[in-house]
Amino acid sequence: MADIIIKNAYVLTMDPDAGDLKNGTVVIEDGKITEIGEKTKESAETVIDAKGSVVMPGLVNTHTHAAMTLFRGYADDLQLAEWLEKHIWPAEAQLTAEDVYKGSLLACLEMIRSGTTSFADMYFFMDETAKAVEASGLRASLSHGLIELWNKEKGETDLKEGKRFVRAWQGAAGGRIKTMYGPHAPNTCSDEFLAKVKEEARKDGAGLHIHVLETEAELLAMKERYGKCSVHMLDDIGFFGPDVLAAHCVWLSDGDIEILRKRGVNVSHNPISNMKLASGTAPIYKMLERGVNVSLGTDGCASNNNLDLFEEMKTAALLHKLNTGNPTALPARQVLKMATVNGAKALGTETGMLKVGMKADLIIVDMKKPHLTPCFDVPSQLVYSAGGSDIRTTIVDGKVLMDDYRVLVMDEQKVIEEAQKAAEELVSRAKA
Ligand SMILES: O=c1[nH]cnc2c1ncn2[C@@H]1O[C@H](CO)[C@@H](O)[C@H]1O
Ligand SMILES: [Zn+2]
Repeated sequence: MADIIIKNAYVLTMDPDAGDLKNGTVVIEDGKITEIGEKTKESAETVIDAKGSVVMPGLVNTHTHAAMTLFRGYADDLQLAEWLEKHIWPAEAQLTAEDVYKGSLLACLEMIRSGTTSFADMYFFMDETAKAVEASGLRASLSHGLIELWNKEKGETDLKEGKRFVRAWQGAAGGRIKTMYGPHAPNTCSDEFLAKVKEEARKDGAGLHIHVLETEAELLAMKERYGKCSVHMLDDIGFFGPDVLAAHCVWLSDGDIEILRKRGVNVSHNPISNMKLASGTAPIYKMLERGVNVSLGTDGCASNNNLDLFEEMKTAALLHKLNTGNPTALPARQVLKMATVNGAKALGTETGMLKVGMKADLIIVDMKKPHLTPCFDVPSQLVYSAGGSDIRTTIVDGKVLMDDYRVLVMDEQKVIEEAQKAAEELVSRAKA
């Protein structure tokens, strides 16, 4: 007997070999997809009638700082350097472990509600984010943020904590948690330090999550310091490989794109954060054309201001049509692939597609809504008309986290109230 059967659904598999099923069935057993077809002979404890809905792979958010939900709307409409140095970092100096737990749990709740089933995070007090991931049932690749700032002692302390975290949580929560090293950026960490972090990551078989060329200011600072940009510096110290997740990648030359492609680096595109902080437009069309693995991320809620990947998909599609002057750039299906298949590849998880043998991370989108009617093309509808609040059911690792808009894994009101209170207290400490 299977665990879950989803029937009567439009099945958007994202599997190029299988295509879509207009009226299909997905069978889940032991956390995996065991059958996809028109009908099944199986029976299951839980049978979900998904008539009028789309079942598709859960979305993958490849760059966020989950606990920053506490800073949602706290410091808007500012320059990145001022935003980070004058507002966010002083407030972060007041963060406690408990704050991070509450903020991370709020983030997990928001992601479950908006159809994200796994995410890559870089922050502090990461044990707390890991506990929130464990409790919420989501899947995540987590890293402790290492911000050396040319201070050897701080570098060592951060790296030690990063390593402890990597080792403590690798493979935890039944394999749902993976750990990575999280050196913050090439303009906040020295080349020497970054090389050391790479070396440690290699020893531990862990990936690396880093911000790269988010701003022009970073590009100019790198040219001044090293006589070359971040991508060339990182390449020269042997940092790059398929184990690297590089967020933003806005200020790239054609040569940089070629390096990222050659090294198999995974890029996380965060269009809303880049637009909000006016960081610039990443050359995503070119990267995709040349075969770079580009996925989508929201960045933290202080620069977005939510974790809704549906908004991110639409924004990515629109931004690159405008930027290239080409309305055929980034069509809906390609953007969906970025948010599913490419994201899963970036995190090295067996998810992102509905395919027999893959992990059962999937979402059911309620299409019986005024703004989703009529429906001529499902991918178009998902990217251009749908939003995170159209998700009715979220399943991760074969476990139902939200059933028909009811979140089963946490007390939703309590999570909201506690996060609200923690955020207010945190901000008043920061302003004191
Ligand atoms: O867009 C961004 N660019 C640079 N740093 C950021 C951004 N968003 C968040 N952080 C910062 O990264 C650190 C986590 O390791 C935190 O200090 C967080 O505020
Ligand atoms: Zn970030």
